Amino acid sequence: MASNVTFIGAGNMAGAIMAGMVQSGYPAAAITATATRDTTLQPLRDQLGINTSTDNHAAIANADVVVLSVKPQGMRKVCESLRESIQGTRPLIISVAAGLSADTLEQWLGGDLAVIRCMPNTPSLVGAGASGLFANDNVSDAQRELATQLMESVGIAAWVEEEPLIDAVTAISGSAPAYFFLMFEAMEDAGVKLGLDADTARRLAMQTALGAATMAMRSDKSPAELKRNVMSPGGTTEKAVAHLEQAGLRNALDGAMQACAQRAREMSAELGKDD
Ligand SMILES: NC(=O)C1=CN([C@@H]2O[C@H](COP(=O)(O)OP(=O)(O)OC[C@H]3O[C@@H](n4cnc5c(N)ncnc54)[C@H](O)[C@@H]3O)[C@@H](O)[C@H]2O)C=CC1
Ligand SMILES: O=C(O)[C@@H]1CCC=N1
Repeated sequence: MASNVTFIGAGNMAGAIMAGMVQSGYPAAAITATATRDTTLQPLRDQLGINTSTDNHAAIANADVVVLSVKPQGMRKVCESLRESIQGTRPLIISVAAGLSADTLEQWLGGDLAVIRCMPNTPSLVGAGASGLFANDNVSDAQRELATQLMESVGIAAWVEEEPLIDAVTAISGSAPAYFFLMFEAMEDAGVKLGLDADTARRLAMQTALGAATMAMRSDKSPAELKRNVMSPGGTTEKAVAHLEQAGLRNALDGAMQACAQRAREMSAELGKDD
């Protein structure tokens, strides 16, 4: 029988994971989601057929897994309010929050709990998510396996054995869909400047990204080699790639990912401190 999974905080990220789970065949009856207002929950009931509640305590009563998916800034209040119920039933805790350590979450929830930190991304919505996972010492092998199954139902999952690497995962996949969406915006604008209509420019840019990613994932060749294969000597791509290199694309991505991981560390210091 499928494990009962309750999502506390049915926003963008939890909504994407739940939709991906249902599409992949996870029984909707085993999924429960909560939010502060029922207006947030109604579309999830209507579209996914999952259980919903505005009562966090009632929603976790039969949960094998509790996924904490509120904003990091609201997490302490939510954890402390759930402490008694969680200590009573001791479900596996999975947090998707950026910048909140497993120790901090465990402490807010009353201690001695199996806590997994998961850094997913929103393409989980379409079964193409990329998640990183870290387990504290209380997590059993069976619970690791369960978390792997849940996240692999919506994409790929990679375990890290050092918790700070979750910040690196945030930089390379958690936040990273936004880098590509930014590229789509920029490519569409540039395509329009070159005379294409906006819709055609957008569709061609997105399909090209999908094609490049699919091809790279299926190929034995490195991205560098695949890139060279597009670059005919003296041709058009050579000019475009040289421009991207001169304009500092590598440096820009390096800086963006460093800034992302740094912000996760800052959030950890800001939100995790005792006061
Ligand atoms: N959006 C993204 O791409 C990603 C987000 N995350 C993490 O996911 C978490 C949620 O982010 P989003 O989904 O973007 O935020 P969001 O604002 O869309 O969702 C948060 C949800 O929590 C609900 N909520 C707030 N207080 C609550 C309470 N006391 N009880 C029950 N529900 C409550 C809100 O109604 C809202 O629906 C964050 O911790 C973030 O770090 C992680 C990876 C990617
Ligand atoms: O921007 C954020 O803080 C969250 C975490 C990763 C993606 N969105």
